[in-house]
Order: sequence, then structure tokens, then C-alpha cells
Amino acid sequence: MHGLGNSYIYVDGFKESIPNEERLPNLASEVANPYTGIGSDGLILILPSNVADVKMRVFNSDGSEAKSCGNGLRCVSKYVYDHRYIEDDKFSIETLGGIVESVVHPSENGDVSEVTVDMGAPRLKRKDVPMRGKDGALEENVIDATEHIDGADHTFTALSMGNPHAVFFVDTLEDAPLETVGPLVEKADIFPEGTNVEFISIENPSEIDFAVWERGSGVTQACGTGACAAVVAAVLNGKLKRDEPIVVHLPGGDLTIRWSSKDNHVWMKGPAVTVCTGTYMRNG
Ligand SMILES: N[C@@H](CCC[C@H](N)C(=O)O)C(=O)O
Repeated sequence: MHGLGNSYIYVDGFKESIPNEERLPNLASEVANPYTGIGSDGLILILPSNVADVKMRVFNSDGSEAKSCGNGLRCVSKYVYDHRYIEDDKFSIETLGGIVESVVHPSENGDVSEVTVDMGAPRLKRKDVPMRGKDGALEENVIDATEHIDGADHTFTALSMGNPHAVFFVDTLEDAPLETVGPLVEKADIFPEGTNVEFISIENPSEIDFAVWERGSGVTQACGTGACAAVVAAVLNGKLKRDEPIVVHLPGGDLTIRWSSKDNHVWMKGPAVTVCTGTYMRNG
């Protein structure tokens, strides 16, 4: 399935037996490989949950496990509703980054093509990103902060949407040093768990352009949590208004994101698509 071209191989843990815990990172890299596997940005498990209606686990294409995935949440929502595992159009999904609420929008044939996810409140404190820093700074937000990374100064806003993000403002995306600064900041010491890296440019008060270097997967067509982080960062820097629905133009298409002042939650609306279903046979 994919959300705006951010594709994962989804395994139905309601039906399939899930491989041993220690095999999952290798399996994720294996299936994600476009030459010797299937080809994707990673692997997502759809599982029963003890604390929510369903549980999602996400593995990046390098085998690392992530705490959240916005595009994955929309695809998991579509999957469990289309397969009638859930009857209500509103339900909860457990992730390692917390529990989120999903609302599916079925089309006339009853299948879901669009999903809205209440992604919860952004976590803004440096210690919650998480980012290293002096004791006093750990309780502070990381807004328009300059950090010395690998011999150069880099200015960005960092926050967590269940997973870490460093957001850079650029005039145009053509100038964005996605494949040089992206991997450098992803693995910088200051981020003990690594980070996703976004470059954004503000088009007008309700639209932004967006490109991403994802932790553990590199350049992808879209990142749902990244789009949420981008809008929060733009509001925190006074570049966009809070409560306005913002259309985020990602390489793979558009998401609508709104950061509500009523409940402090970030809402994401966008598509979810099934590409094919099949059986993965490991050869050799
Ligand atoms: N593509 C995702 C995010 C996937 C996880 C991320 N690479 C991480 O390691 O945190 C999205 O749509 O949010």
C-alpha cells in the first residue's frame, strides 16, 4: 500500500503469523529492496492491540524500527476498515509513539480512499524530540536553533510527532541540500535516536512545498509525520497561522494538515491506496 507514494509492505497480523522479533529488521530490509525483494520504503505490521482497536509497527528500509508513520496510519486505517476488522468509521491505533485516533472516509463502493488522523499533540521540548543539550535547555523548545554539526552551523526547528523531525526553511526546494545535509543531520550526535529531516518553503498562507530525507529510508515521496512537523514548525516560527488548514505539497501529492489550538492536536487528512496483495517467498 502507499500514501502519496510512501510505500510499505503491510503484513496482516490478524491472519498471518508474524516472524520472530529478531528476524523483523532483516525481513524489512529484504522486502524493501527493489532488486532482490519487492521494493518499498519499509515494512508495516498490522496487529491486534490490548489498549487500542488495532496496533501498527513500522520498520524502515534499513531495518530500524520507527515509533510512528503518518502515511502508514492512513493505510492501516484503510486496511482494517476495508477488511471489516473494524465496523465503526472512527477507531484508535496503537503505535510505539502513542495512541492516535483515525476517521475513515469510505467512497460509494464502501472502500476507503481518504483518511483523517488525529495525530495528537506535537512534543516540543528538546528532551522529547529527543535532542541532547545542556541540562537547562532540555526543557526548552528547539525553535530556529543553530547547532554545529560536522563542522558547519545548521539552523532548524525540531519536534516530535511520535518520531523526531528537524525542519529547515528554504526559499525554494530546488536549493534544498536534501541528499547532503539530510543524511548528515539524520545521524548527528545531537539526535540520540537520529531524526527525519524536512526542507520546506512557504508558498502562501495556506500552502507549503515539502521535501524529506527520512531516517532509515532516505529520500521518500512523502512523510505524514513530517508534513505535520512542518506545519507546526512554520506556526512556531510565525510563518503560518495556527488553526488554518494547510495544504502540504509533497513530491507524491498533497496532504491537508491543521494544528488546532482547541486541543493542541495536529490533524492530517490524505489518501491511502492498495497496490496489490501477495505472498512473499524467500528464495536463497
Ligand atoms: N514515512 C513515515 C515515517 C516513517 C518513519 C520514519 N522514517 C522514522 O524513522 O521516524 C510517515 O509517513 O510519517
